[in-house]
Amino acid sequence: MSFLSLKQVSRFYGSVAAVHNFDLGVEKGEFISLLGPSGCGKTTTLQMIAGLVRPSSGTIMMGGRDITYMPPPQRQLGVVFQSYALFPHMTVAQNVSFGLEMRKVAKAERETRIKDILALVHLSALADRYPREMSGGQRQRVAIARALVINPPVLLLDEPLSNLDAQLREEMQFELRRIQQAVGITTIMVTHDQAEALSISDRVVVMEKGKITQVDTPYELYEHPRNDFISSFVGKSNFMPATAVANGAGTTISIGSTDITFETDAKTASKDVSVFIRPEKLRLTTPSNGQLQGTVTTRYFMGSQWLVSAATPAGVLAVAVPNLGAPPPLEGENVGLSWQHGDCRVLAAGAAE
Ligand SMILES: Nc1ncnc2c1ncn2[C@@H]1O[C@H](COP(=O)(O)OP(=O)(O)OP(=O)(O)O)[C@@H](O)[C@H]1O
Repeated sequence: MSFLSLKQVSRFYGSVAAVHNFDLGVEKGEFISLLGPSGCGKTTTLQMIAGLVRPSSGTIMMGGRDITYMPPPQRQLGVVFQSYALFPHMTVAQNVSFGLEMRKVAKAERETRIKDILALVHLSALADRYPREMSGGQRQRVAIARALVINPPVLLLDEPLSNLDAQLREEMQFELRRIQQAVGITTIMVTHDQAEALSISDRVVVMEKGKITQVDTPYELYEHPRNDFISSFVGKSNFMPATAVANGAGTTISIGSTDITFETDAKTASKDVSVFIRPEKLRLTTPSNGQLQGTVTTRYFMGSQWLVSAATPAGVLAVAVPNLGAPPPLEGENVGLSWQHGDCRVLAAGAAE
């Protein structure tokens, strides 16, 4: 049995289901991200785990106990919000100490735990500073230290990095993962940033309109998205309209109005499909017959790679070209586009495979 499990958990506001029949088992020490567009029910799910919102139905279990309606203080969870919510009139050490004092932890033990946790988040030198004297990243570290110092069974993070600028945000993602792994704490993070979810989670829960659409490792989610919503939400992707015709062992795919066909062993019940392929899996070549061809429309230099768009009979396709020396063809030039058939996914448009 999982350490934390949600079974058929729903939350209705009037007739609107903010979360509907949510089923998830989280193992001890796992880092799970809840990912999805605004309004998909991520925060409501987190708040039900925290005890701040009552489920309309379903069960939440933690460590073998039913906590569905347990008041938040009894759950003893660590929670970090995007606003940090530090006490402005208290120093870093006092902010971190607060939860221990509330729990009547003896002074000597308090001091040891504060020292250890500040060392873990690399803030030992700033123990006597006030929040206003610190950067956003440092304040976020204090919020994490304050949540962890009580040794909670689960850490809940609600968009913890969204107030940080892009570079600091990326740095803090890896810091968060380092700290989580050092403590080995079961963690659930809400985010709408797919890059953040992919880079630091063990598994990602993708949500859409209150429901789970896929739960997978970051790699599986990126490589094998179950439908076109997920493939376009997680990373960049190209879709080519196509038709699928069963041919015994496999399927023949014909791309749009082109004469490009290929065989795949993917099974699909649908005749009208989308061929989905990531930009980094497409190659630009010298055009040749029997190949999809197009004209370069834009070319952006991104540092580690070029992002090239090519107008083809199957639509405008994005191609990521690694910056390995020679720049890609110029705007207006004709190109061929090639790919390994194994890198394509054949999806019934708008539906799970
Ligand atoms: N207290 C409430 N009363 C009525 N409707 C609510 C309430 N809280 C949330 N909702 C609705 O429930 C749905 C899910 O909201 P929720 O905040 O969980 O989404 P979210 O995925 O966290 O979105 P965001 O990324 O914008 O924070 C939304 O349609 C929202 O309007």
